[in-house]
Amino acid sequence: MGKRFATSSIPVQRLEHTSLKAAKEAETQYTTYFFGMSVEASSRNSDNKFRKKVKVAIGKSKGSKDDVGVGELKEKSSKKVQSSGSKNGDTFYVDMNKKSGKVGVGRKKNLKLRYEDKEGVQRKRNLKSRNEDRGFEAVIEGNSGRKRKRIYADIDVGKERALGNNVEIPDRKSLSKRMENKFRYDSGKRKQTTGAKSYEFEEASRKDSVAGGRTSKESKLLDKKNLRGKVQGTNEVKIVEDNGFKIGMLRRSAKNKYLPTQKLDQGQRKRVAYSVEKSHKKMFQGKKSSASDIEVMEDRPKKKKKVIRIDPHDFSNKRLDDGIASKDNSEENKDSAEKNDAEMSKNAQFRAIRPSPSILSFVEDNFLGRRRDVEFRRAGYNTELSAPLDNIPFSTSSERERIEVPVFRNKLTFFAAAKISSSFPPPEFPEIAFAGRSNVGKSSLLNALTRQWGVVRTSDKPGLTQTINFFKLGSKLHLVDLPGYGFAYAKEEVKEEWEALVKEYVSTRVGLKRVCLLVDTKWGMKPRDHELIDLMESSQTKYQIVLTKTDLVFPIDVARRAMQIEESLKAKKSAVQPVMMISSNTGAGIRSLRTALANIVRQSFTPFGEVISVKLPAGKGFGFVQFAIRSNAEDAMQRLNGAVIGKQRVRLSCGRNLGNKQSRMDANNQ
Ligand SMILES: Nc1nc2c(ncn2[C@@H]2O[C@H](COP(=O)(O)OP(=O)(O)OP(=O)(O)O)[C@@H](O)[C@H]2O)c(=O)[nH]1
Ligand SMILES: [Mg+2]
Repeated sequence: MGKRFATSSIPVQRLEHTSLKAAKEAETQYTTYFFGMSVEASSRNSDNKFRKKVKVAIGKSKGSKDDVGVGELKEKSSKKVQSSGSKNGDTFYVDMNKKSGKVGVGRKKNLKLRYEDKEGVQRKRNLKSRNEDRGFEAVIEGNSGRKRKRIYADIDVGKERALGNNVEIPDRKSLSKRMENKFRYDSGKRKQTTGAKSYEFEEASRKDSVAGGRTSKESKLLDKKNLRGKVQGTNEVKIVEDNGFKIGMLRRSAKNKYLPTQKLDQGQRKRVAYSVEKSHKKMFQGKKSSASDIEVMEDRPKKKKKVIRIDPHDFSNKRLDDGIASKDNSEENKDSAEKNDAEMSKNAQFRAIRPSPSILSFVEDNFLGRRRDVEFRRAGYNTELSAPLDNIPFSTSSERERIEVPVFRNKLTFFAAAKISSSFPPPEFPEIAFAGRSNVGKSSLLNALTRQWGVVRTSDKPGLTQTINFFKLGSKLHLVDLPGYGFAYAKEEVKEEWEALVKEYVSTRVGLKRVCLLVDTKWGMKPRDHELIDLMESSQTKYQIVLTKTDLVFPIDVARRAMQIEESLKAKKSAVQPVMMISSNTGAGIRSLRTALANIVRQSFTPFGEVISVKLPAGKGFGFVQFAIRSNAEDAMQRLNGAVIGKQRVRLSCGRNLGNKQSRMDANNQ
């Protein structure tokens, strides 16, 4: 998640500048501080007229633990920003740089503002701020004549800045956008676009901009309103940089001269006082060069209109159910779509896939696909943890006891690594191997399945796992982490060796019950995956496709990918359906995969008939196998008694479940 804080600002109080010298320079006496994600300072003249507006971003600076990015501020602002304080940085002073107009604010605890009041008395204000989950909160204390103000960062800026008369000032951003665009509008009809080569600023008296009799807030509001209404609706755009040095009048030069408007009276025109500059920096640059009051603005390149092409096949931004809803519609177009199939790009073909309802419901039930944090939270996930969560908040390795499939509760221990086939350990237990391209998430999946993070090493650098690593899952299963093939930070010949080793392993290994072939959901199957599939087909190794990193694509695309792969594997004999979908990151789908893999253990019994359940409690020397038909159980007993499963010789005896007992009792009673 990026920054959690939305921009918020509120006029808090006016403070006099610390540096008198600089204050003189800038003829500034009062500063209004706005707190929130960004800090704004609006300098006002002694007559309390709006002069200039400064915006300083305060956010989480990169790599900083603090919520208020003092480092960032220091960097951005010039030396004149004063900050001092104890080493742990609890106390920092806030000051304003007169030249850049920037405000320095530091640390999250007890921010202090130093200032002089009107009488020249040195004063301090404490600003308390703390970061909450929802955003940045600032509390201004000791505000004379005012109550404490709390600012929550997620409050809409536009609303926050509503001024008198119950009229809201438009959002700052949209306002500046409008300012940017205003040159393109002409005569309120918006027929002509700019085309103006240059703009002139004419010097004018600052007094002109004063809206007589109005409070500064009102006039500020009016200014903005005028800006919205009049600027767009008249031929003349008057730009006033009302900083006490100059007021500029913008004119269209040469051919397309703006004509003075008839609609605006003199006073109104003068009140169209706002900066054209998008960045405040530029505004101050303008101020610096105020000696030459005529400024020529550079040509602005015409912005090209963005043409949004709507792909009829693309509904990736839509919700999953939209996809289902559009199914009927899409069927009408099916024939024509099929005709165009050949011409369609791979991408379009992918987007044309209509996943089956079972896949769609699997995606929904398992919470697969990229989702908003809030959705995860509502579903009981803890999004703060990078580890798999399986719907259980705050899961840690110690919580593996909560794993619903007993076999995966066992301790995962590394016991062998092999670079050559001769060093493979003897096949004691049934083995499940994890194969796939480099960086697809094989090692991460092992951790996620067993909830034992760190047992298997993972890395974002492809090619971390370079040997076949064998892990024991208690005394039940072997989990085998294979080196990835394809792209990896390794020499070609080394990679070829790995690939040969993997191929040898999957095609010859005794006791290998299943290969989970991991495929990145985003990219799908690649030629090397097909190569391995062909090999496993020829060696009759059972394999199952597992789509990984589903958290990185839209739910609908997860479903499409699964559908695509299921279709392509229909004819394959050794492929185990269905395609599984997981995210080791969020834990989505891991539970289903555990269940699917646990079923491998029961495979020893399936030749005798339909198995309803297999229970192999961890740490106990026995388990239960429930058959659908009693004769199957008896058959299994006869034939399997004394056989070796895994490393152990099994003894089987017949048991009855409660249901059977009850029905017998009922039968006897009758
Ligand atoms: N977003 C996301 N990232 C994942 C997921 N699973 C793994 N990753 C990341 O993908 C990167 C590679 O993961 P590994 O488990 O080391 O991949 P690998 O397949 O073992 O890679 P090699 O050992 O190089 O073959 C790591 O940075 C993981 O954090 C997932 O489900 N979602
Ligand atoms: Mg690995």
